[in-house]
Amino acid sequence: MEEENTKFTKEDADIISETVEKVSKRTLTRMEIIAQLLIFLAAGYETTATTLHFVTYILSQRPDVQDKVRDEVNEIFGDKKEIGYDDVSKFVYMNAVIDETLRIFPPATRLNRLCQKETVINGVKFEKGSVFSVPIYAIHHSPEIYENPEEFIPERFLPDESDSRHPMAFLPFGAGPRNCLGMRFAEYELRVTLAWIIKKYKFIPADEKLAWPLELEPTGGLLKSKYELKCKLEKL
Ligand code: HEM
Repeated sequence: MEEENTKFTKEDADIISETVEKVSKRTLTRMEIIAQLLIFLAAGYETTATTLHFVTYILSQRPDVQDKVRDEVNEIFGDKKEIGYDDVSKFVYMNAVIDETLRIFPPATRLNRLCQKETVINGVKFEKGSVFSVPIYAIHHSPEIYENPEEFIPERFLPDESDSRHPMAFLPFGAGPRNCLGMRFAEYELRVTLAWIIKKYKFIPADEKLAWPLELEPTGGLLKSKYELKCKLEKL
């Protein structure tokens, strides 16, 4: 396609094009830039929004957890008008709440890997071209790894407990060289957004009560609740 070979000119070069040019001495074509931006939108929007959706619902159902998150936010945030990366990196309990949410509700429930060359693992031979499916949801809900896996227990992700767990026991962002490109951005975005909202509003349960564990949609795409997750907001 002619469009694919169109080089971005200096005038309309954006941040992605400029960065690639500096690093690789080559510019991206317009099509490549559009493809990258579409991937960012597709991979980055719904995943983060769904996670925030689950977190706010859980906080409305668990005022004890909500109060602890708010106390931590107020302690770190204080009266500041802005919240920066340094502030966000101080959150400990909020991190645990977000991680426990991503454990119970990982937006991507599985991921695949293609075997690039014949490989032997523990005496088992895998041919080139074999497809491996990593069952993220099943790992996150395994009672052998997480005691009472259906219970929401953020303390599992406080540093001491979390550090003693196998690194592959928690895979919401995948693993290895092709793990989620937007992981750090998503982590930051989730924490900053939650900090701003929880500082100003209280999450209250909506009138309808859903059974826990929540019923989920059997979907090939991202994990979703079968029923709308509602909560009310009260200004503090
Ligand atoms: C809570 C939010 C998010 C979750 C749970 C999530 C999860 C994932 C997972 C499981 C993968 C596959 C990783 C693997 O195969 O090992 C992935 C890949 C990817 N994600 Fe995310 N993601 C999130 C947010 C974002 C955001 C905000 C962006 C971009 C702004 C993004 C961009 C990408 C891209 C580009 C890939 C493909 C990486 C590659 O193939 O090399 N993600 N994500």
